[in-house]
Amino acid sequence: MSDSEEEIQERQLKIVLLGDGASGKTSLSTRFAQEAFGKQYKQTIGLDFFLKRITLPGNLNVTLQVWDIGGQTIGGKMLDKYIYGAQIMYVFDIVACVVSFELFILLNTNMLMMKSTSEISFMSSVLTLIDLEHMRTVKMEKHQRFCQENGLMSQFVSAKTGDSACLCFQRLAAEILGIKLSKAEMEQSQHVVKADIVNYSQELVARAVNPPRSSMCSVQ
Ligand SMILES: Nc1nc2c(ncn2[C@@H]2O[C@H](COP(=O)(O)OP(=O)(O)OP(=O)(O)O)[C@@H](O)[C@H]2O)c(=O)[nH]1
Repeated sequence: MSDSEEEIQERQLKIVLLGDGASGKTSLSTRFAQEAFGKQYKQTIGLDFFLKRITLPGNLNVTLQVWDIGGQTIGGKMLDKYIYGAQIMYVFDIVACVVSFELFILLNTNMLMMKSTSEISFMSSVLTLIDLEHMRTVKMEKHQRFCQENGLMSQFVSAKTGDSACLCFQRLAAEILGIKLSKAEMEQSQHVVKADIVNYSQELVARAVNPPRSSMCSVQ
């Protein structure tokens, strides 16, 4: 049987993104499903859905149903309905992560109580906004340790640059379905990160070439 004649299998997975408000859930979902990014923050009221089909090794087509739960909805009564039968991806951002870790503990306690009835799995945690390195309040190692302690897959992403945004869903889907991705397969789904081109005005260039005399006084 040739490759093209191989049987194509279809699966569907429900992935729920949970995290603090403005931690980057919608941006990550949009980057993954629509390959787009918006700088403007628009709070998610309730929840949003995204659908994307990916192909995993072994000719396996997987449709990912991504449920983007608004940060304000986490304490709400509907949460147990939303997370029913889902794989949970926790979303923290490197800027406000310290606060979010506390949120996680609270969430985890609530969700463990729901777990017996809701058939949910805690699979993965992503640290978002990694392009904002200069504003970081948490070390990568702290997130990795946190994930190890809680049995979660640790991933670092940026919806802005696209860095690892698709890969984090691909890795999660593979893990859920018990598929091991090779290094080459992971690299293939890795987005090429492009840096912004800064368009310095002529004036700035001129100032750099002929810097103005310093007007600073020094008292000796
Ligand atoms: N620099 C940078 N900004 C990001 C990134 N991801 C999200 N943002 C910005 O962070 C803000 C919040 O992002 P959202 O994706 O709306 O956050 P959210 O978690 O969905 O927020 P809620 O709807 O309140 O739950 C927006 O202004 C985004 O443009 C990123 O990777 N890098």
